[in-house]
Formats: sequence, C-alpha cells, structure tokens
Amino acid sequence: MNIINFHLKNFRNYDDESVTFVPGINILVGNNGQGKTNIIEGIYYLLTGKSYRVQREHELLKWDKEDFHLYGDFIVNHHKIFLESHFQDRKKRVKINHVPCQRLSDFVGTINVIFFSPDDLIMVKGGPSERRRFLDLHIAQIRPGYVRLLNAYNKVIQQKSALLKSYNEKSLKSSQLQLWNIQIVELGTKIILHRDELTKRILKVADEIYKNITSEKEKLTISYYALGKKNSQDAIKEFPDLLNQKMDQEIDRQMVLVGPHRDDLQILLDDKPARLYASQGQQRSMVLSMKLSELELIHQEKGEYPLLLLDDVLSELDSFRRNYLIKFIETSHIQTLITMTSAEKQLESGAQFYVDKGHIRRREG
Ligand SMILES: Nc1ncnc2c1ncn2[C@@H]1O[C@H](COP(=O)(O)OP(=O)(O)OP(=O)(O)O)[C@@H](O)[C@H]1O
Repeated sequence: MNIINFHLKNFRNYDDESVTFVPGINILVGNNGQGKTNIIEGIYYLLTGKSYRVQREHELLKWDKEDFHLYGDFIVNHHKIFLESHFQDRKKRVKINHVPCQRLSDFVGTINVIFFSPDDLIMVKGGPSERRRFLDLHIAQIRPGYVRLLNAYNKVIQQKSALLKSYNEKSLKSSQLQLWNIQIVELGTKIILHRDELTKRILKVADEIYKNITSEKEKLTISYYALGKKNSQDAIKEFPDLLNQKMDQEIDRQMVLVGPHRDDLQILLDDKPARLYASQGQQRSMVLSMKLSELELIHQEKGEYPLLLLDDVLSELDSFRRNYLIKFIETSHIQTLITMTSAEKQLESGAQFYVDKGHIRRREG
C-alpha cells in the first residue's frame, strides 16, 4: 500500500501544500516545530478518521480557519484510490474516489497504516486501556465491522452505567440489568475472541523479532487476559455467571465491572511483568517488536505491507536497533515516512523532503 501524493489545506500550520512521495523511504527533515509531525498526523487522520494527538477535530484546524481539507492518491492492490476528508461546521465528510462515504467505520481498514512514535512506550508502561487500544486499532484495520462492534458494545456499557447511576433500589435494577448483561455477553464475547486471536498471532511473530533485535536470550510473552482470566475460552464460559456474581458490587459502585472494556494484555519478559521490571531499552525493543509484528500480520492478511509512519522514532533507538529497523523496511519494501530533525544523523537511503514553516520541498540529489 502506497501513498502517491498528499494535499493539506488549512490543516495545523499548513495553508495549502502538496507533496509527492516515493515508494520506499521518505524522510521529512526540518528544525523543531516546522510541521513534520503535522504531515504524519494529517495522513493518519485521512486514513483512520482520527488524530492520535487530539480528541477534537477542531484543534486540527489552522488557527482562525473554518474548514480543513486533506486528500491524496493511494495505491492498494494495484488499484488507485483517491481519498478526501473535509471538516467543516463540526462535521467531517469522507469521499472515496469522489463518492461520499456514509459511515467512516466502513472505510477504516481499506488502506492500512501503522504509526509508531516514542509515545508508544506507553503500551508497555501505561495502563490496560493503552494495550486495549493497541489491539483494537489493529483489529479495526484487518476485520471489517470491528469498529461497529466496538461502538455497539461501548454504547451498551454507557447505557448500563447510566442505569446503575440512576436507580437507588436494588429490586428495581436486577431485571433491567439482566437485559443489558445479555447484550454485554453477546457483543463482549466477540470482542474477546478477536483480541485473543490477534494476541496469539502477535506473540508468534514478536518473540522472534525481539530475539533478533536484542540478540539476548530473554523470552517475550504476550497474553490476553479476558475478564481477569488467562484462558479466554474459560472466561467466555463463565461470562454470564461473573456478571451475576458482580451485580451487587456493580450496583454499589455504580459502574460496570465485568466485560472486555476492563481487559488487559499482559506483557512479560522472562515471565516478569515488563512494565515493572524491564529497562527502558528493553521496553523500547518490545514495542518495536510488537509494531513490526503488526506490519507482518497485515502483510499476511492482506498480501501487502501497510504504510508505515515513524515520528521521531530513529533518534530514540541505538544504532543496532535503528539499523535493524531500516533493514527490515528496505528488505520488505515498505513505504515509510520518517520524521527527523536536521541535527540528527541522516539516513543514507531514501528521498528527502525539507519541511520549513509549513512548506515542503523535495531535496534533490
Ligand atoms: N491548529 C494549528 N494552527 C496553526 N499552527 C499550528 C496548529 N497546531 C500546531 N501548529 C503549529 O505547528 C507547529 C508544530 O508542528 P509539528 O508538530 O509538525 O512540528 P515538528 O516539525 O514535527 O517539530 P518537532 O521536530 O519539534 O517534533 C508549531 O509551530 C505549532 O505552533
């Protein structure tokens, strides 16, 4: 999957700017605060309908402007796709090959993208929600309908939470809660199965990559904990009972305590929780291994590598891991956009683009 060209209008610090990329490595070079990350964010937004930096689109608008427009040509499976996203009056409109797309969730996954930045360390260091997000973002790219499933589940959780907050008498609640619980089991089971399957597939690839990156003997283990259990099949069988057992507690605490919205991905290094015991360097290697596994899995699934966006990643890696990553990208022919400052050690390969105060210029030679 390749991006051929990209256009930004009134997006962040860009007025009206176009750039044409090359199939292999594309390096966006410039001083701090010139707009390198904004290009990456714009492409990610165009492909996923979301920014990874802000919740509200409003913040993506160039200051004092009323609408922004992003568009570009992509190649997927030898077919050209023209994709546009327009944001105005708090609404976003997406068009694929000039045809309006009714639901964004139907589009997500058509063109796959993997984004990687130093903030991804939060996958290891942060709380369970970060790890669930990692799984969900990946599944959304390879399983059509997953975004709709997640949205439906989250809506049920919100409605059940609202019910828990609104009543005082226990007798009133239990029958109504049962109705929501049936839906939680139905939708939640599907989410657990997707996440469990993905975790097992990531594990197969990630441990191997981790060993290559570190040339160490440590073992990387990743397991999905559904409803607090290591075995997802057991968790699914016990799901309705667990909901019943926790009903009084849910009523007391006025929150939904059972379901995949509270699940976690356990990441171990030599059987010890990586979050607590792994060094910063080991954690970086784990995240890199998991990200590269994502690339491999999308390749297995779709027959093509996704577009890879690396924001400020290279400066964080030592020369061995940096070289490993570049070699991986080159040998797999993955189209990659890399941001780096002018002060960093430049790569020998790749087309260079100079980014300066919201302008992008290809550097020849
Ligand atoms: N909504 C906005 N409207 C106009 N300018 C904005 C907006 N949001 C951010 N900016 C500007 O964009 C610039 C930051 O761009 P970006 O984050 O892409 O920097 P960068 O080139 O990646 O820098 P670094 O190397 O420091 O990461 C800043 O100058 C900031 O003031």
